[in-house]
Amino acid sequence: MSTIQSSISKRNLLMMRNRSGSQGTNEVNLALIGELGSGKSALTVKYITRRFINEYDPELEDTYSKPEHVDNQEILVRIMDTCDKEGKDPERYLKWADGYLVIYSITQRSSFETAQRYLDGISQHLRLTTTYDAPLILIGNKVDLERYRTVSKAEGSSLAHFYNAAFFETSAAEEFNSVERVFHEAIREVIREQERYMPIRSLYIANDESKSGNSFLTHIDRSRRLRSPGVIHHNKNGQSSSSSSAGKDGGSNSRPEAAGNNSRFSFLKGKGFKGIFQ
Ligand SMILES: Nc1nc2c(ncn2[C@@H]2O[C@H](COP(=O)(O)OP(=O)(O)OP(=O)(O)O)[C@@H](O)[C@H]2O)c(=O)[nH]1
Repeated sequence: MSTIQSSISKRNLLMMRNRSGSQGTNEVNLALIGELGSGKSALTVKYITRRFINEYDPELEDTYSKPEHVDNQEILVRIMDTCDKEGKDPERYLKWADGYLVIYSITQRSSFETAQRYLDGISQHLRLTTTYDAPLILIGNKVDLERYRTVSKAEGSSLAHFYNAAFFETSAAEEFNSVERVFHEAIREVIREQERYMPIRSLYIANDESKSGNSFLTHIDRSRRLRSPGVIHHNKNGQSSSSSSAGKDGGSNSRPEAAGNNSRFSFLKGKGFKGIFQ
């Protein structure tokens, strides 16, 4: 088996372990990722307890679980409120999560830029390691602070579109329902993708067991996530344009390997993740 195939198998095993709980309940793991102070903990606590708490230990990284009922399905939701800092390996959540909620604050431009780097890195990670196209959800938080807004809704929406992510604006300080709606949409996205992925996984396993040598995986479209690897430039009106930094082909299907980048995790050391995944 090639390196990519064996990493997919490993991921499949992790996924199978995560898929259903002891009583057949679906399980969904969501990682909240974003710059310090963007509101990851506030959103997590709001969703779990319905309360807004002003101060959290910024060093704290924890995983919470909550039994949920979404679209007539019983689901056990696990939420990892991540805290990236030097020396911490992002694989702890990259491998664990079924869906990634990338948070920025609409009042803090740097958090929006950080969100873009996260979207970029996670997308590349997914393309290189798995056929499961884990949903990305971009969340602009702190909309209660509209008067301090520095990131327009159009910019958020266009960034999300670029990475094929769902997009929401919300506030951990406002009513519970709007926060709950975002989490429910994230859960739905994950369940949809899990359902889409299941037949692919079965076919892959069947193919692997037969050891036919004709890998079904070569036919899987792994290019869905990134429309075009590159940098998005935003103008003051919130419109965006992209400049590709990909290899020679430079097109939407170009993969990082094709650009001479053969390590699965080399993007963690790359420009995009400086100051985040170090
Ligand atoms: N007004 C307002 N304040 C918020 C909101 N979300 C978070 N905050 C505040 O912003 C600050 C940072 O929020 P946290 O939830 O700790 O942010 P974080 O992303 O978890 O930050 P780290 O734990 O440092 O990674 C806290 O003072 C929160 O009370 C929001 O929606 N509206």
